[in-house]
Amino acid sequence: AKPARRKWCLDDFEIGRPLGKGKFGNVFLAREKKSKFIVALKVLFKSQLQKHNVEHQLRREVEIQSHLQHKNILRLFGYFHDEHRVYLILEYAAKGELYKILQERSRFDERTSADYIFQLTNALKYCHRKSVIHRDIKPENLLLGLENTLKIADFGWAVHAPSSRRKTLCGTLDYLPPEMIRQEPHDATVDLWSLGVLTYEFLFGNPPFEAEGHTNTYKRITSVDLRFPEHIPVSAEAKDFVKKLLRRRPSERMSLADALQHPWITKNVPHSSLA
Ligand SMILES: CS(=O)(=O)NCc1cccc(-c2cn3c(Cl)cnc3c(Nc3ccc(N4CCOCC4)cc3)n2)c1
Repeated sequence: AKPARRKWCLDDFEIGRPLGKGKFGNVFLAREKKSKFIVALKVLFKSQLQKHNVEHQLRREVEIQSHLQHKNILRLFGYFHDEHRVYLILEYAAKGELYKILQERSRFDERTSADYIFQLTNALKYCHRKSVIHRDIKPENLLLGLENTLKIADFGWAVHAPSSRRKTLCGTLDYLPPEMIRQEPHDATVDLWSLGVLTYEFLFGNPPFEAEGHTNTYKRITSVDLRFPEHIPVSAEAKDFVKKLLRRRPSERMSLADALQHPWITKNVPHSSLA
């Protein structure tokens, strides 16, 4: 039988440099003393979690992410807490946040974009097979491991499909499909929409429906006001890939299986058809 998950405590780890600051706490490089295994230790303050009433969301994130095992999903090895803090023991992603790299390079070339989207599509296919929808696919939630391995992190908004769960529209609307903005029941096809938004952002450097303020972004999303800047040279296949995902009607969005077979992927990702 599976060894009972052992009880972890802070004394099991040597804490290294801070990796980054989050809304509810910080992430540190850490090493488990006995095995010398390197991890990322995400420290969350209970006071902050209570203040924002997100304890249930964190419990769901831990429950979901600890059961997912896929090379493109950041592993959650365990968790523990003390009087004031909750600690998540996470896989260390050696190349950091993808959105920082996107910011530095302003946009990715087609092969790089297709490679990341191929990896993400495989991870989403795995999630959907387990009836998990992520609902918050965006560059800020993607990390990069060695060999440019993309890792979906932060399952804070993941739920078991289908769902009509409220998503307090804090933060950017840019990645939300029309049905979620309208707070209608939604299913795994919301991740197909976000995959299209992300593909566009990798290729053009900003999300497709970006506008001043929520109301204008809202209007552009619900009317699928999709435009491709003329001055950025992007192949017809890439645009076709995006157009097939950014469909207002969820049932008309290209499936993950079709995405993996799309010419933009098969032409730009060697060995993609072997997967
Ligand atoms: C809400 S939050 O607290 O989770 N987000 C804030 C934040 C901000 C920044 C980073 C990281 C971060 C998280 N990581 C996790 Cl989780 C696993 N590995 C990393 C991880 N790994 C990592 C690896 C390398 C680097 N370097 C690479 C060389 O250039 C300087 C940065 C940074 C982070 N980083 C997190």
